Amino acid sequence: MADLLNVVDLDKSFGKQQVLHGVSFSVATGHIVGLVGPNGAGKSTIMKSILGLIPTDGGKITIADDPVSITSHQELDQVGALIEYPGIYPFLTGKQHLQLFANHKNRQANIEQVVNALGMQRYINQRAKQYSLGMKQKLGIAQALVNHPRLVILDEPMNGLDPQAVKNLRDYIRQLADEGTSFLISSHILSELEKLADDILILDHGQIVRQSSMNELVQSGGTSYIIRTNKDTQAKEVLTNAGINLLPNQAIMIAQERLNSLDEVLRLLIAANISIVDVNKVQHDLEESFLDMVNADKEAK
Ligand SMILES: Nc1ncnc2c1ncn2[C@@H]1O[C@H](COP(=O)(O)OP(=O)(O)OP(=O)(O)O)[C@@H](O)[C@H]1O
Repeated sequence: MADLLNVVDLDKSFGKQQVLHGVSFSVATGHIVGLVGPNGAGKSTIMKSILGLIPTDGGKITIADDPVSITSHQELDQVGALIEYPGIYPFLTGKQHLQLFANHKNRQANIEQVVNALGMQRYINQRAKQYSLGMKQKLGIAQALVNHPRLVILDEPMNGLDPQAVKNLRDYIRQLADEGTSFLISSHILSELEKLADDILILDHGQIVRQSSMNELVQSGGTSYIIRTNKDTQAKEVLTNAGINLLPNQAIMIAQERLNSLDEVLRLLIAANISIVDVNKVQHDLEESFLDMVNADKEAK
């Protein structure tokens, strides 16, 4: 499928602090891409760069093959976005906000559709000053979606939403993606995007540390082996020298995806005169896998 958004070698510094280091990825038409990383990893900075809100130091961003930057943003009329906090006018109703944002074409129908999809009917005619945090968040998301843009960029959209609202939003995003809309959605919680994203980008310290399909991540990243021996330090050395990648852990820990066969590992240890005391297969949940990847990246620095 053709890529709608392309980001190539994006660099960005704030003063002396470099926060993005050669970030490259793409978002295919009709795909939902999750951008996940701990606080301060650079998620919002990537999104603001794509939206031409901040100048970048290097790299190239294109939407539908046309370049986007702080001085060139023609393509952005095909983009809907919610970055950080929604801009809300307290004395306008939710509906008046959407009327301000909605294009004239299919205006009423589009407003009605997004209000129903996000379950906002009950309070859409109330002034926004009476809205709770979650209600304001939903209004911000509705503003980003109301014109059915080709690309939607949402920064931590689930923040403050109750479980029903999260489900409504997930279902609606999936429906729009099936109709051809592309999404880039950030979160600092990987499992929040598990049921939603087709592809996942894991960002740490301004670098993409993993890029894969969600299915691949769920299937592969989740299983590892922990091996205990009578000489763990020596065993780690033997395995590392043989090119086997160990996960950062006091014990000897190997991700299943990085392993051709467990036999090979055990043979290497026995050949080095090391006794194997125990082998344990561990199923991590997605959040643990995410923390492993982020911690591995930290150790490598
Ligand atoms: N306007 C700015 N001036 C200086 N530093 C900034 C600015 N905006 C962001 N930063 C720094 O850039 C880094 C990345 O910030 P960013 O907001 O992109 O992270 P994030 O991944 O979105 O984090 P969070 O999950 O907390 O929202 C942080 O170290 C932050 O302090």
